Amino acid sequence: MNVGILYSRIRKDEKLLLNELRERDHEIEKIDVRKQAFDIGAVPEELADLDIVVDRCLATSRSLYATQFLEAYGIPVVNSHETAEICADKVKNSLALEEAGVPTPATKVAFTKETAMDAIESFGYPCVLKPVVGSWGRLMAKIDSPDAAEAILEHKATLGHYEHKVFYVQEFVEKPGRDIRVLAADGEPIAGMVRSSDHWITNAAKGAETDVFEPDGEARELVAQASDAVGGGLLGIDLMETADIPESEPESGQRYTVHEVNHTVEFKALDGAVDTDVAGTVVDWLEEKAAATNDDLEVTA
Ligand SMILES: Nc1ncnc2c1ncn2[C@@H]1O[C@H](COP(=O)(O)OP(=O)(O)OP(=O)(O)O)[C@@H](O)[C@H]1O
Repeated sequence: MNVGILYSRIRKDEKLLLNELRERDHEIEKIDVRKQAFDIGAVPEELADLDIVVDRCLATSRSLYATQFLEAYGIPVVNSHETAEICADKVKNSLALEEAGVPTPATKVAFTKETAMDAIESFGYPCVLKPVVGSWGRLMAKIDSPDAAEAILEHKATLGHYEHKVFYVQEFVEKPGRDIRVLAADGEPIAGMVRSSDHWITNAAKGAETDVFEPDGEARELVAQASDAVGGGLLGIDLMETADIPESEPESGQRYTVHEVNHTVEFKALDGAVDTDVAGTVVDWLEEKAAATNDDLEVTA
């Protein structure tokens, strides 16, 4: 297949992917998003013959626009623009999970300091305040007291970029010192890991330890549902374990809550944590995807 890799920096993740594609003799077009202009009316020559493009952009804004252009050109792209749009924004992400009936932490969104304070008080302490756009746990706050809440809201309202004036307030989940990342392709788990730390932000904490996570039946079901909820694709699905088994359904066995689905997922940490050949399985999926999309195109023609 002729595969485009849309990127701005070749990290270890992209290297793993490129090595695997080269080993299988696929043709590769590396598209540096910083050097490429996208014409609204004509497909750029270097993109015209691609069977599929993998979006590996670091910056969300570029990812969102570039996927839109590729779809307008009729070039299959993973992940799709729809998926990117939902996953890039924590509000859209939470709404999609809730709407699909996937257990997700209770969350409220407010647009002023006063209503944000009300939301915080309704959850009680501690609770969590997150930026609506961002990753690696940056600028997330665990709020332990009304004084801390006031100070953080004041800082955000006064000094923050406009995105920080959308206050995303979430219940604090009493997880067992770890969270779970499952890499999945269209809802089918490729590999999973737990990330443990003494810090409450377990995914990005310095010195966080990783170990293999084998999804059980319930986790597999939630991963499939969460993937569908955001439109599918190659996704990093983040779960936390929760002791909350609903009183009304003591037999339901609910043990997980899905706090987020990520669309330009890093897999180098997973590759190191599990025995599965992560890049190999991703490329298997890409090959299937490219073949299926090209069959569809032929049928349509
Ligand atoms: N509501 C919560 N209660 C308790 N811990 C939480 C909560 N939300 C997030 N965390 C912890 O913080 C970590 C980062 O949260 P989250 O994934 O929302 O941030 P992020 O910046 O989007 O990270 P990523 O780079 O994985 O996308 C989680 O992995 C988890 O350990």
